[in-house]
Amino acid sequence: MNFITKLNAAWAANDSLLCVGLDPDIERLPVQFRDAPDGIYQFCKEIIDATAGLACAFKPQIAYFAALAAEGQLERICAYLREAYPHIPLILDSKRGDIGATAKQYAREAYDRYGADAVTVSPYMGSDSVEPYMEWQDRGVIVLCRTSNPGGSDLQFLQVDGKPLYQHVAQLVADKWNANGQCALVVGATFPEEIRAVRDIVGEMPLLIPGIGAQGGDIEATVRAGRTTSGTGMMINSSRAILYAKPQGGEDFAAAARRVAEETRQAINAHR
Ligand SMILES: O=c1ccn([C@@H]2O[C@H](COP(=O)(O)O)[C@@H](O)[C@H]2O)c(=O)[nH]1
Repeated sequence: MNFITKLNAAWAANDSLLCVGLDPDIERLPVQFRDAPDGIYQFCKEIIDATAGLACAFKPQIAYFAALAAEGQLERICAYLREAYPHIPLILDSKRGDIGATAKQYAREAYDRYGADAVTVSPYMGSDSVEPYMEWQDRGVIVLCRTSNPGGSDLQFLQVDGKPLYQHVAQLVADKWNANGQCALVVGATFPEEIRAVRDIVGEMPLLIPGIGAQGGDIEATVRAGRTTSGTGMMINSSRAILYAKPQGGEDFAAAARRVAEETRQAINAHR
């Protein structure tokens, strides 16, 4: 099953547009995981098990693993996701971008080493830097377009031929790079007007939308701007707000994560 088909099935199966981000910051993990040799794996596994029924995708961010030389634990997490929850897309967030020969190695890393269904890539180096990913025709290529951070405006808002650069990226992906129907775009929930502009350019193409939760993006405005005619079209990511949810009453960290994931899924669904 290719990435887009799998995503469509996951949206329907879990009635969810919520992507659960796996950003395990060692300093914020519950104390029992911090010194354990496979503590990152164990923490993520508990989060995955607690939220799998509520998610349309999981998105590990590679930096949290690479910084601690914990790629082996990321491999185990990806293997666990593929085995236990094969119907939920696995998105590797690595935002790579390089010349074609090197990009091919990054594609192998994402798709072969980690077995990801999709990977985030930077468009900055142009077509030949993205083409190697397309060789894996059943996998997704998620291109940075209008990122959620304030500094994204430095370049993405530059006016080029009368429109902002991020709109050129959206147009290029829709018109050329998506020939095989395997592309998606990253657009931040912190910029709903730009989500709407991108949606108008790309039709039904899926959008990966980080920026709700810890970054404060408005869920209602995001969903209204980004939904497709079928009320889907989005993977709305939340990482820290779920991973480090404050337990209430007798809850443990995983129950708290599940509660916040469920609240977030419901808040999204209220506006589809
Ligand atoms: O524009 C972008 C692109 C990627 N991200 C990534 O998404 C998550 C957001 O985490 P939160 O804790 O929910 O803020 C993180 O992995 C980022 O690297 C993004 O935030 N914005």
